[in-house]
Amino acid sequence: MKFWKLHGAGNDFIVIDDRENKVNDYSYLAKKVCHRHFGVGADGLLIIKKSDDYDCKMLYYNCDGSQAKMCGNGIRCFAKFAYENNIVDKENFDVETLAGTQQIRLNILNGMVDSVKVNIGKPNFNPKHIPVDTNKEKFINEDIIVDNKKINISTVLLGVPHTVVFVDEINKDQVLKYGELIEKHNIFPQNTNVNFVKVIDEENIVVSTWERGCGYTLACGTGISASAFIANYLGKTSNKVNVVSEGGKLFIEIIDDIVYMQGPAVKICEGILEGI
Ligand SMILES: N[C@@H](CCC[C@H](N)C(=O)O)C(=O)O
Repeated sequence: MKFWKLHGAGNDFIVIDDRENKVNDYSYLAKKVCHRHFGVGADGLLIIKKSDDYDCKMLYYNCDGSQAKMCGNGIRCFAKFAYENNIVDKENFDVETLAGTQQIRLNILNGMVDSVKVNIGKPNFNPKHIPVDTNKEKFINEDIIVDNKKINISTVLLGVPHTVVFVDEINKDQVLKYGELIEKHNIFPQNTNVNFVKVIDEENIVVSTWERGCGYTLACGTGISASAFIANYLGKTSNKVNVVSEGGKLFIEIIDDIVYMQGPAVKICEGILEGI
């Protein structure tokens, strides 16, 4: 089976076209091909499927084999693969995901997809939907205890669950240690992605993410979007924010509570997966 490997701000993916339903276990395939030593190596696997109602459908699996409903950096790479392989022939199209329909707008340069803008919808504050185990109506600006330390967090659902921790400085050791502890804290029955956010000024933030299902990644698209949304919601930033992560930059705009994410999609290589 043919594959492409791409990255979006350093968050890397294997993309396959399985509209003919040839693969029967995507979880197994994700673990196998995403392995950094025994596979191609990636943070996740993206699969193109046929959609009854939209231009195409995206499925996503983390490198540990768990399925997630949405992937922000992934959908930009997915859109580049779909357009450059003539699976869709439009510059604006709709992708069905398990988190709802995502509207894609491609920026084309010399016939190739250079960057992609995605309407990833409105963040959902409802703890039952995120889910967060609490009686509160929202879980914003709340203290939790992690390893005997009080940590202030805010959590929303933006396709997948995202928790934001504002910090004075980004410290990778802290992201690795507290990221995993917060991810698996018992108030999160389905775990959470964890974003450590430094606000530089009204229009610039830095985000470092610990991801559910893959650990530390160089960037997380839905995480960066949720971070920009919460920073704006709490009055720390404006509705247009440049976001820097270790692997690259994204631009986030919030209009009427809808989050628009814009960023790169870069092809690394292509090849054939044997024995699939
Ligand atoms: N890297 C992604 C998010 C992927 C899903 C996440 N790890 C989860 O399991 O919730 C992004 O760019 O949004």
